[in-house]
Formats: sequence, C-alpha cells, structure tokens
Amino acid sequence: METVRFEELGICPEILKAVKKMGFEEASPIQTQAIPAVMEGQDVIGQAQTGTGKTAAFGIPLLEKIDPKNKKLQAVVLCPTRELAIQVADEIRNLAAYLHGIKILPVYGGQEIVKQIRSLKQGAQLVVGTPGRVMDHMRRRTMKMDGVHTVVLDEADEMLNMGFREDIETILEGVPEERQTVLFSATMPKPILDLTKRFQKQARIIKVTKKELTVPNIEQFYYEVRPKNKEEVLSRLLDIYTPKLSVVFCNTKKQVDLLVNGLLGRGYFAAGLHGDMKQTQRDRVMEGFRKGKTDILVATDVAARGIDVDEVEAVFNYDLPQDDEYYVHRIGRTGRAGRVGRSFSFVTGKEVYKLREIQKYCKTRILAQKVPSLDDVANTKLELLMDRVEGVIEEGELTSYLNLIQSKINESEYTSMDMAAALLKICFGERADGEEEGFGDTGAEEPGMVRLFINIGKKNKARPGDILGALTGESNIPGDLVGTIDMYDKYTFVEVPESYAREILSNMNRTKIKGKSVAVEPANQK
Ligand SMILES: Nc1ncnc2c1ncn2[C@@H]1O[C@H](COP(=O)(O)OP(=O)(O)OP(=O)(O)O)[C@@H](O)[C@H]1O
Ligand SMILES: [Mg+2]
Repeated sequence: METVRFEELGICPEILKAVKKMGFEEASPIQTQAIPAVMEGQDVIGQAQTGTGKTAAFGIPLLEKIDPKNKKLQAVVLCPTRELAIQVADEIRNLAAYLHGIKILPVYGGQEIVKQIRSLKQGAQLVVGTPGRVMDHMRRRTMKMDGVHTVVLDEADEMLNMGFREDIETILEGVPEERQTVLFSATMPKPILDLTKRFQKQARIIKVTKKELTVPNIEQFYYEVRPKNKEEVLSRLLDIYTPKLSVVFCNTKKQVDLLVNGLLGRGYFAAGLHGDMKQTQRDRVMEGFRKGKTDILVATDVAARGIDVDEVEAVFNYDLPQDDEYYVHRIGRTGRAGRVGRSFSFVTGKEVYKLREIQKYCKTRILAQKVPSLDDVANTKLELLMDRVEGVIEEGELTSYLNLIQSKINESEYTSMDMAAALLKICFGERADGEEEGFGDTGAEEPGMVRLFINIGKKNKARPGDILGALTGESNIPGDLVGTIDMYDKYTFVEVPESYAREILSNMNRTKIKGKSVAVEPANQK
C-alpha cells in the first residue's frame, strides 16, 4: 500500500500541525491503514516492522477519541517497560502539542507513587503505564477505569506473554466491556494471536506485509567469536564502524555490568541499563544516551522493545537472544524511520545453528564476517584522521601554521612531506610504521584484563619494578594481579584486572615514577 498524506486521513487540524512540526511528511503504511480503523472504533491488531511509526498509528486516533471537556480517565496505553512508557507518553504529548485540555500521564514502577497520585487527581485523560503500576493505582482507586473507552497494548505479543498475561487480564477486567482494544507489535507469534480473541471483539488484523520481519535498511552481520574475545572484537568493530550511538545487548545483568566496566576501562563512553538498577539511575542513563553523552548503551532486553533513539547506528548482540522475536526487536533499535543501520551478532560454537534458525524466522540474511584485525582497525583510524585533515584544510585559517612550516623548511633539509609524515606519526603514536604487526593483540587473550598505555616520558629510566611499585602503591592493586608489563621503545603497556582499571586511570595521572609525571590511558582509546 502506498503512503498517503496525513491530510487525507481525516485528522483534526491541531494534530496535523503537530505532525508537521514533528517533521513527518507522509503517513507510514501502518499509519495509513490503522489510523482510520482505530478512529472508527474497531478493535485492531496492527503489525508492522520496527521503527515504522506504530506509536503515532495508535497515538493519533487515541487523541482524536479523547473528549477534552471530560476530565475522567478515558484511555490507557500499556507498555512492557518503564522507559517505553515514558517515551510513548512523550511522543503522544508531542502529537497533542496544539490540543488544549488533554492531559497525558506516564505511570510506572520505581517512580514516587505519591507524586503520581497527585498528578492523577488533577485529572489525566490518557495514562501510559506499565501493568504493575497501573494495577496498583486501580487497587488504590487512584485510577478509575469506569470512563475508559480505549485500551492499547503496545508490544502486544510481549504483553500477552506469560510474564504479563495475568496482569493484563486483571486490568482489562476492570475496564468496561464495550471498550475498544487495540494491539500493536512488530512481531505477532501464532500462539499469541490465538489468544487475542479473549480480549478483543472481531478484531481487524492490519498487517503491513513485508517478506522479512526485520527492516531491509539494517545490514546484518555475524561473527564467530570465542567468549573471552567478545570484548576485544566489540571494540574493534566500534573503532572500525564508528557508530554515532550503539546499543549492545547482553543476556544477563551481570554481563551488562562486566562489559560496561570493560568498555570504560578501554576508554569508551558506555553505560548500563538493566532491571536491578534504581529507577533514578535508569532515567539518568537513558537521558545521557538520548542526549549523546553516552555513546554506548549496554543493556539487557529491557531496552529491546520500542526504544526509539534517532542516532543509534549499530546494534550488537553480544550474546545471541534466547527468542527469535527478540532478535527482531533488538536490531530494530537501529534503522528507524527510514534511516540506515547495522547489526552485529556474536555467536560462539553451536550458537551458529541458533543463528540459522533466527535467519529462517526473520526471512532475512545475516552475513558471516571475519573479525577485523588490528591492522584493519589501525587503517580505519588513519583514514578517519586523514578525513579530519582534509576537513581542516577546507576550513582554512592555516596561515600561521604554514608560516611555521615554511620557516622550518628554510632552516633545515626537511620537505613538507617529511613534516606531514612526522606529525601524523606523533598523532597516531601506536602505529610506528607497521613494525609492530599484531601488536597489542595479546591484550584480548587474557579474559578480565585491560591493557593500559603508560606514557612515562622520554627521559624516564623507569624499569618494570618501578612501574609495578607505582601501580600497586597508588591503587591498592595486589602486585600479583598485574599482568604483563611490556616496554617497547618509549611505550609502556601494562595489563591489569579491569576492576582496577578505572581506579588506576583516575589515580595515575597524579602519580610520579622516578620523579617524573606519567600519563595513563586505555590502550585502545578511540
Ligand atoms: N510518518 C512519519 N514520518 C517520519 N517519521 C515518523 C513518522 N511516524 C513516526 N515517525 C518517527 O519514527 C520513529 C519510530 O517510530 P515508532 O517508535 O512509533 O516506531 P514503532 O513502529 O513503534 O517501532 P518499534 O516496533 O520498535 O516499537 C519515531 O522517532 C517517530 O517519531
Ligand atoms: Mg513502538
């Protein structure tokens, strides 16, 4: 089905104005089909790929159906995670920017209930919430469901899955039976679809049919990786593809914490998100990620569904997801609203069979890739640096530098080529004309260890013993835990347990070895 203009969908001028302001030019296929159907009052099951605007597909007709003069609660959207509830409420609020008298409120666990009750008392007509908290408010009678005419289950298959099903039943029992019930998701497994009859009346299935479940504008790759090498491979891919923002999915909270520490130790801006964190901390992490202060979000499946952050250019399955559907949702955090994206999945041993199964389920191609070598990484870094050089030349304003070079050339035998090459070598320290083939590679061999680069200065005659002394003295790290100390010319590397890496990084810059200040940085710094 062709896309159409929003003007053709019978939407009120206020919402049309908001849609324009949000930069939507035409309605997506799911919006084209679902908006009129939901506006008419039909029960709908809407299935369309990730990032294709399902939120507005139910958000717009919901707003059309809310009577601003009636201050009672009229519609409820249920979402599986707190972050998604906040996001969906925000998107609907944007759509309602020019409508007066409609109050939209997100309610979710972990947020102060007293504050929520106060807001609810002021009369919200649309609540976007997580099931647990909504049930809580229903029990307290702070959410009265007798005026609710529409219920939306976003990520419906997840909401009707075992973990949420009972809660959803309880909530729907509290809502008048003549309600409209609307379900949306990018995936709708058959067993769940069979279940929907219990909640809906003659539901109309609107499926934006596509051969594949995943979005075609996501390039999908996989790598066969040994578990202990995953972190190293991840950093190489980050360095080579330099995604603006990325999401890395792990299967356990513990792995999330471990990986965040590892990435921080390597000099990346990473933050973790999982269910054991306090809500205030979760909110802070999401805010930092949305603003681009953190460029790598390491998360469990709490971030797999619905989360919409424009600039996510890569998704990593650090661990392969347990369910096929989750693969679709996880990689769908990139390539949204027509943008391009890439996904990288790590498989170990027999998981390669699991990957084939995922491929079959999604009807997509996931291409096998060779793990990039350190040389590949170095070449990319050099290319990026050269791009920057070009940019700076284009910008101009180089006169004072040109004069400096000219005078240096006049007083020596060097050519400008020599100077440029030398400057590049200084900027690009580690490469040293390729003589250290595979150099630093061993850093990945020792699990749990982080490689740090210590610049002890040219004239410092420090020996490994001195460095070890300073390291252990400053950071309380037991001497026997320090791995190799490699000294190459004036470069010194140490391997230390990642749990100490951060401490060392913050302490060592204030440390002196043999009376000279030293600088420490992660060896693989971007
Ligand atoms: N018609 C449109 N034109 C351009 N952008 C749109 C349009 N509709 C929605 N968007 C934007 O596209 C992005 C993705 O939308 P949304 O989050 O609703 O996707 P979704 O289909 O719910 O995906 P998921 O299955 O991952 O939840 C959002 O940033 C949204 O603002
Ligand atoms: Mg969504």
